[in-house]
Amino acid sequence: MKSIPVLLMGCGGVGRQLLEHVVNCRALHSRQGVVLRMVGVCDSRSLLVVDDVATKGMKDSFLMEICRAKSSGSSLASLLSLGQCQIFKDSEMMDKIIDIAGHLGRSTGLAVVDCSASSETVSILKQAVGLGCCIVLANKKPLTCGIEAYEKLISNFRCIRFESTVGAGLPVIASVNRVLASGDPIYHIVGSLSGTLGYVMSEVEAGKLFSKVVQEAKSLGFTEPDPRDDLSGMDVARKALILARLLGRRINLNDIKVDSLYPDELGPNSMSTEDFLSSGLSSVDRDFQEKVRAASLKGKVLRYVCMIEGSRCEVGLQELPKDSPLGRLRGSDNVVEIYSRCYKDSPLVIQGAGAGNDTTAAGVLADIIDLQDLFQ
Ligand SMILES: NC(=O)C1=CN([C@@H]2O[C@H](COP(=O)(O)OP(=O)(O)OC[C@H]3O[C@@H](n4cnc5c(N)ncnc54)[C@H](OP(=O)(O)O)[C@@H]3O)[C@@H](O)[C@H]2O)C=CC1
Ligand SMILES: N[C@@H](CC=O)C(=O)O
Repeated sequence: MKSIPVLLMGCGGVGRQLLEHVVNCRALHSRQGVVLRMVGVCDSRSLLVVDDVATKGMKDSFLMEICRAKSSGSSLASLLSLGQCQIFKDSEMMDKIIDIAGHLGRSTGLAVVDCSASSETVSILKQAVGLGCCIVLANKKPLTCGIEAYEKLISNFRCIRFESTVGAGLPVIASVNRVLASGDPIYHIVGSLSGTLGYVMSEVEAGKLFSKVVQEAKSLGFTEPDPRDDLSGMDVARKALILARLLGRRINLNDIKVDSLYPDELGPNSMSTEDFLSSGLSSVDRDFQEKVRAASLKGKVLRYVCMIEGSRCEVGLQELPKDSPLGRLRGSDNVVEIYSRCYKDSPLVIQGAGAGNDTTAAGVLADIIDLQDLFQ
């Protein structure tokens, strides 16, 4: 039986769902000859680690306790009384992760999985790569900071997976990689890559208020922790950057043209996420309803579109025919069209659920399992 030691960073919506999938897939993985050994789990404040990372893993009952504690708002520290783990807090936490990465990276191997929404994990991930670990990301931020950090993270391409960063569980990254690996040059990618914005557009078209559907998208697990990351277009811009960099473009986030759906005065420098959701957001309702109505009078719908072509990389709101591939999208579905030499007149199209904890965590789990040949 192959054993994959895993250290999880982030146990919010996606991280907890990943732990549940790991537990629920035990029998399946066992039939496939692979077992995931959870050696550590951390959130923004503390890290729980098994007492012997070389041989032990957290019991499934303990993983479920982590999910229960975190979804009820309790801290990881509250689980220490269950006696299965050691705890490391704040600055000790980073040092301990690096210590484990150093210990396991060159022996059993270790998959460091980033289900946080933080840019602070990039330093741990870079060091983990240097220490011979594999990394799996749902978090887009490490891949969308400076180009040097990106190049370090992908420097051992066999050891990194990041399928869930674009299109959640949809096989977008895998498809782009396969097309490129076959020598087929990709000329153009166009798509609707935000589950949140897709949901918002189609629900506002159906007559609901913008502010209400943004709240709904948040409670359905589609949005980023701060929904302004979605509404500003930055989350789509990060996805566009990940795709553009895969195509070999050495560009940065600020090279991408981005349209925001809310004015600057509602931004993170002016108000908290809570104030934005409870009062700021509703001030956009009228303006947005007007845009949707104006498009509808022309027989069109609004879609937030990502476009990569040559040196151009843009994301923004467009009025599109209702019966176009993007116009027909409903709810949180994403669609990506890839145009290359082989897929010239008829593009390679990937479509389906593009956000949500379940599908995202499933994508992360599939990525971890995909690394199994690198483990003993
Ligand atoms: N939801 C979706 O549909 C999709 C999400 N993703 C990505 O998945 C990631 C997770 O999203 P989601 O679960 O909704 O986010 P949440 O906000 O629910 O959870 C984030 C978790 O990360 C933890 N965290 C924050 N900073 C750090 C840090 N420095 N080190 C370790 N852990 C940290 C938080 O800790 P604490 O609990 O202490 O706050 C929390 O447990 C995001 O990057 C998102 O973009 C990708 C594709 C789709
Ligand atoms: N907030 C994102 C989640 C997936 O990346 C979205 O809405 O698409």
